[in-house]
Parts: sequence; structure tokens; C-alpha cells
Amino acid sequence: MATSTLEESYKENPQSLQHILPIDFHLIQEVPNSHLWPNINNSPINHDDKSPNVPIIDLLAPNVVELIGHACKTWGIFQVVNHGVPIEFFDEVESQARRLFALPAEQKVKVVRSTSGATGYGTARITPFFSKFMWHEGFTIMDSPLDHAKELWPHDYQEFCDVMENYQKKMKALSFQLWLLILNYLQPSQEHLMNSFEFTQALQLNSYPCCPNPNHAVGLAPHTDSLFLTILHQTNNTKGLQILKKDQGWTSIAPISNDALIVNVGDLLHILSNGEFPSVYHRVLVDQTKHRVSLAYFFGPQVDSTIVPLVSFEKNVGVVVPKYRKVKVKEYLSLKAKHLETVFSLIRS
Ligand SMILES: C=C1C[C@]23C[C@@]1(O)CC[C@H]2[C@@]12CCC[C@@](C)(C(=O)O1)[C@H]2[C@@H]3C(=O)O
Ligand SMILES: O=C(O)CCC(=O)C(=O)O
Ligand SMILES: [Fe+2]
Repeated sequence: MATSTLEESYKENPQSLQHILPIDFHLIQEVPNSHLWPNINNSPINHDDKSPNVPIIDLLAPNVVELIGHACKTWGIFQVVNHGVPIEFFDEVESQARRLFALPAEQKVKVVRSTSGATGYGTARITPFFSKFMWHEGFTIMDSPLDHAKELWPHDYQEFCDVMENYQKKMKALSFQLWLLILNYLQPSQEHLMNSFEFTQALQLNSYPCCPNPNHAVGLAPHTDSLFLTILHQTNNTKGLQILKKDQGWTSIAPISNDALIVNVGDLLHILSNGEFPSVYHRVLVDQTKHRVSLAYFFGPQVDSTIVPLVSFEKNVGVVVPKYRKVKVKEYLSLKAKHLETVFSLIRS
């Protein structure tokens, strides 16, 4: 039986073009009303705030399984060092991403995500759920960006494709390594799980142009990521990412170095771990003078897979009941496309 793809699963929930097409940020001197957020919840933004103690994990540490398990449980997000991806890779992807976002709006529109599509240029998929637009433009790649790159640079598309494909390969290998460590923590005795999924991936290039009024604009509105894991690179040491931390409110996650990567738990890992690893609620703020670019790599199960909470035995607790019913990945994505914030309540068991 042929398996479906993320692309096919998005077709069932088309979006309107008005929610996909970003404005032309190059031309803007003042934030228009459509992008003006009255209340950002901690304005004025304090850019000098200290980063919280998000765990920093050395992937070569002997107790890496425990470290990752603990970080996923308590934070849902951590930074990794010694991940083996050379810093040049990030620089190359960043420079190709900046090359794309620097194109005039008339060019970028040529590769705009279609109303029923998954890849290409456009706003974040969560845009229709908010009454204001975000100070953001993105470009989503799933495997090869060849068709879009040819449209943008008919005589000079190869380098963009090579860099993006290579980066996805590196991130896939790293994600798989993290995935095995996570499974090892969750269910050390069930080795069959190691081979029980096929995977899907997406690379999202995010651009947050300089914003004339950063205290009343939002780069990415609060959300959780949907798949198992996201690996994020914040280029050029520019912060902007915040997580919502119980008792501390919105807290910035500053890059610790240009080759550190941020890993965060997504909804499908939340469900698989029966809520033991909560998916982290996060958002992005913007800056008046820095054009921030980030690279987000999403790793998850193939859309025909079924996710069942792993509850046979939970560490230190004993037998526990599943908090969520089993759900097919495509059903979950479809529910989230319609309900966003309330989706977990719809799959409670
Ligand atoms: C696989 C994916 C995750 C994502 C939707 C996408 O198809 C590609 C873009 C991703 C992104 C990036 C910005 C935030 C987010 C919620 C969105 O609207 O698009 C995530 C999606 C997600 O994790 O659900
Ligand atoms: O740009 C960032 O720091 C975060 C991006 C993000 O949350 C996403 O792409 O889902
Ligand atoms: Fe995200």
C-alpha cells in the first residue's frame, strides 16, 4: 500500500491565500494595524533578561540518556553541544536562507505555498488562528526544493538545493540519534520500538525582518510544534525565542554559541510519552535593528503511523493509565489544523 505524505495530509485542510502571503517587509516604515499586537504580555520587552537554566547537554556525556530524559520531562527543551555537525553547515544554510529572503517580494511570490500545499514561501501555518499577522516570513522544504529553486534562480539553483538537502540529511541523522536516546529512556526494555516507525521531515527557514515597533509585533505567535522533535538553529547569535515556563512567564532562550542547537519536544512525542515529556509552548519576538533568521528542522513519524501512549511501565510510578487515545498522525494534524490550542482535549482517553 502506498503511504501518504505530510503534503497529502495538508491537502485536506486548505488555507486561504490571504493567510499565506506575507506583506512586503522591505517597504515598511511603520507597523500596520494588521500586524500591531496590542498586548504582548511582557512589554516593554527586556532584552537584557538572563536566560533561564535550560539544560545544556553534551551528546558525548556517558549519562546522556538520563540527561535528555530529565530535560524533556522538566523543560521540554534543551540545547545540545558536541552534536557532530560542523559550524560551516549552519553558516551555509543561513547564507542561502538570507539570499532567498533578500529577494524582492515579486520574486518570492512566485514560490508561494499553494492554498492546499505544504512547501514554499509564506506565513506560518498557524496564522489563521490569530487576529493579527506575524512579523515573519518562512520557506518550507520537504526533501528537495528543486522546483521552487529553479523558479527563483533559473540559472543558479544548484547550490541552494545542495545546501538544503545536505542539511536535512545531517539533521535527520542527528534526530534519529536523539530519538534512540529518548526511546531508551522511555522504554529501555522494548527494543522492538526502535524499528516501529518510518519518519517524515520538514525544514523551515524562518525570517524575522527588522521591525520598527518590536514591542507591538510578534515574530511567531505562541504555539507548540506538532511532530516528535524540532532541532532549531538560531543564526548569528540573535535571540528572540521564548518559552512559557510555569511560574516564570515568558523566558528567553538565548543561543549559547553559534554551533549549539536547541531541541524541543513536539506534540506527538508528548502523546507517545503519555504527557511525561510535555511539548513546549513557545513564541518568537522581533528586534528593531537585527534581521533574525532561524532554521527549524521538524522530525516525526510518517503520517500513516499510529501513536499510542507508552504506558506499560512508567519510571518510578509503576503501571499508569493512558491519558490519550491512540491517534493516527494524519488525524492528529487534521484536528490541530482545525482546533490548534484545544487539540489535546479532543484526544483525551
Ligand atoms: C512539518 C511542519 C511543522 C510545521 C508545519 C510543517 O508542515 C512545516 C512548518 C512548521 C511550522 C513552523 C512554524 C510554527 C508551526 C506551528 C507552523 O505554523 O509551521 C510549525 C508547524 C508545526 O510544528 O505544526
Ligand atoms: O525562530 C525560532 O526561534 C523558533 C521557530 C519556531 O518556533 C518554529 O519554526 O516552529
Ligand atoms: Fe515552533
